[in-house]
Amino acid sequence: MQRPLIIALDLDDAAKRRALLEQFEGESLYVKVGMELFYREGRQVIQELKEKGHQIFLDLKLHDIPNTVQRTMKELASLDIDIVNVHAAGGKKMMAAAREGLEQGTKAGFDRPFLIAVTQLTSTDEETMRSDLLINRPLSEVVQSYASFAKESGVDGVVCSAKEVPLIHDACGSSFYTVCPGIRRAEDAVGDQKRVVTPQEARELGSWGIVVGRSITSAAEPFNVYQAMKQDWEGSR
Ligand SMILES: O=c1ccn([C@@H]2O[C@H](COP(=O)(O)O)[C@@H](O)[C@H]2O)c(=O)[nH]1
Repeated sequence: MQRPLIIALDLDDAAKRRALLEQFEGESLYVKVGMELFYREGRQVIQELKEKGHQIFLDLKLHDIPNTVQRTMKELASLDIDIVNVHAAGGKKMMAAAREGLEQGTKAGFDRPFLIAVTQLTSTDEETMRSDLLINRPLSEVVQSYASFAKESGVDGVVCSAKEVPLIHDACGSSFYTVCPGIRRAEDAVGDQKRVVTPQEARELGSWGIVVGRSITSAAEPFNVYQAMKQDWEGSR
């Protein structure tokens, strides 16, 4: 599969979401359904997006006791989604339970959605780790260790900053998926993101996929920005 540029559909309402996607008519996209969209529009939005031919990363970042995560993943597996995720901070038993739930819920003859784990949010930096999370280890070391724990637990890949992809490949191998938000062009506002790179840097660092929200969704001409970022992301490969 072509390494995807995944558009985060973080928009205020269904009308704005549909208006944005109309500008991409005829394009088969990879889209991210995050908490705000799923909690507002529910399971129907998955069906609507699939009928338009889009692939879906359902970004609900589950983090709960293993039993609850297993049962929830079993439910989510009945949706027609391609990627789903948990927080690695939930621990190895929770991640293994997520995988088990997905396997239990995937119908015979269908592909199990990929399971990925968030290492450290891209809005986190070393200072936040120390002061808010009370983690006194280098961020890159924590991300690399969480990626190893995810792999040991049967998870297919991680959400991380592209900055950490080489370290993750060292620990987990280059076929372990790395899905990277925190993507900006040089001219874009960074906002709440802390570990940020351009699409070209993400490619050069070896990311499997990138997630782009506001740079596209808040642009005056979203389709043009998407095309430009996709070109930087794909380069000449
Ligand atoms: O570590 C993480 C995990 C998830 N996200 C999500 O990606 C998008 C990024 O949006 P931008 O507007 O491009 O900043 C957003 O939906 C986040 O929930 C992340 O940013 N970092």
